Amino acid sequence: MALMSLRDVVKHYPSARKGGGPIRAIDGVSLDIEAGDIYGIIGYSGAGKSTLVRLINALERVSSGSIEIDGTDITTLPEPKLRAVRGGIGMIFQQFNLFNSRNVAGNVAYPLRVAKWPKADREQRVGELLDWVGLSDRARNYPDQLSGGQKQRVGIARALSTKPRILLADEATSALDPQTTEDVLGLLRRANEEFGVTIIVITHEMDVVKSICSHVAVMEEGHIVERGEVFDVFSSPQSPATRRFVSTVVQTVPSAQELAELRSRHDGRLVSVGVKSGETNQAEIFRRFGDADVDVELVYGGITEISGKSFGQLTFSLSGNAEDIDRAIAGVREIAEVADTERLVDELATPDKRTGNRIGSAGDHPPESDGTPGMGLGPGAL
Ligand SMILES: Nc1ncnc2c1ncn2[C@@H]1O[C@H](COP(=O)(O)OP(=O)(O)OP(=O)(O)O)[C@@H](O)[C@H]1O
Repeated sequence: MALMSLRDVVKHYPSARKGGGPIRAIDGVSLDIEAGDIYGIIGYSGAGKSTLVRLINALERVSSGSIEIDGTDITTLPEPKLRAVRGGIGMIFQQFNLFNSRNVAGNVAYPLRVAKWPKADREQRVGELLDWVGLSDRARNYPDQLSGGQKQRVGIARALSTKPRILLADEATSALDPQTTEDVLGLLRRANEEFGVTIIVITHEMDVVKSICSHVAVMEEGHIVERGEVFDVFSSPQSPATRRFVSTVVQTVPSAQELAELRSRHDGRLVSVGVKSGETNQAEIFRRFGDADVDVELVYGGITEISGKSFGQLTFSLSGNAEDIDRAIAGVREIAEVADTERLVDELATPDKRTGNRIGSAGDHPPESDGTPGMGLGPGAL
């Protein structure tokens, strides 16, 4: 049985406009999260992520549907019992939400006080956790004496203090620089491995998903449009939204500008072929193109590794008789995914229809790559 199960969850709010229909912030979400998962929930601004967080930690009630945690439907629990449920879910936030009037030790001890742990046990637990997050020497400092990364370490120690089974990380690294983000994500990974805590990562950054998540669900307009193991979703994204998210961290198809350069240098039809380690026989792809009697040239390629497995796209320029090219593509399609390169590039360049943004929220910093993805072999490299 899944540790957390959402079934047909709907949350609507009254419209801000007089006479307007309700806003369906969450519109029929079903999701199973297994114990031990690091589950990423990613979406553009307005997709419904924050609303989902408030429903999962029972700060708001669903309009319909159910949310079961460990077999208990929290949507029907009375308030006093909900407090116990909330105690089993640690939260970390984008803006850390530390008490500025309490020092580091006081912040970490706070949930233990609320849970009425005896003083000696509290002190021991705080000591253990500060040691674990590497801030033992900062116990008496106040939050405004700490860097953002240190504040988030305190946030993580506080969230783990009562030994919750679930940790909900709401845009926990969005205010941090890339190096500090890596450190904080490393700490979350360790929490998962060492304490077995199940982590739900709410984010608009695909880098975060790529770095630590085992599973991911992509949200758009209150729905989950795609979900699965991170490797599967990254290597075969099905929806345009997912393709655009994946393209922020993995450049396996050329950019619009690179495509224009490719077009100026190659007359042939451009197709991109998906390849996956253990599944695609690259030699067979070349053989099938060759058998169809077309001239084939590899003009662009990007291969990326995730979860110890690699995937990518190889872009070919195919020249010759149109019928032979169609036959060549049909042959390769039997063993791999083949897409028209121009269509893929157009799709990635299409702005998000609601926000006009290419990716992320208004005011987000631009998507950054961690420098490792793909080989991004641009035109001219091959
Ligand atoms: N309390 C509320 N009252 C009315 N509408 C709301 C309320 N909370 C959220 N919404 C609407 O629900 C939709 C989803 O909002 P939500 O904040 O959950 O999205 P999000 O994915 O978290 O976006 P962001 O990343 O910008 O925070 C939006 O259209 C939003 O305007």
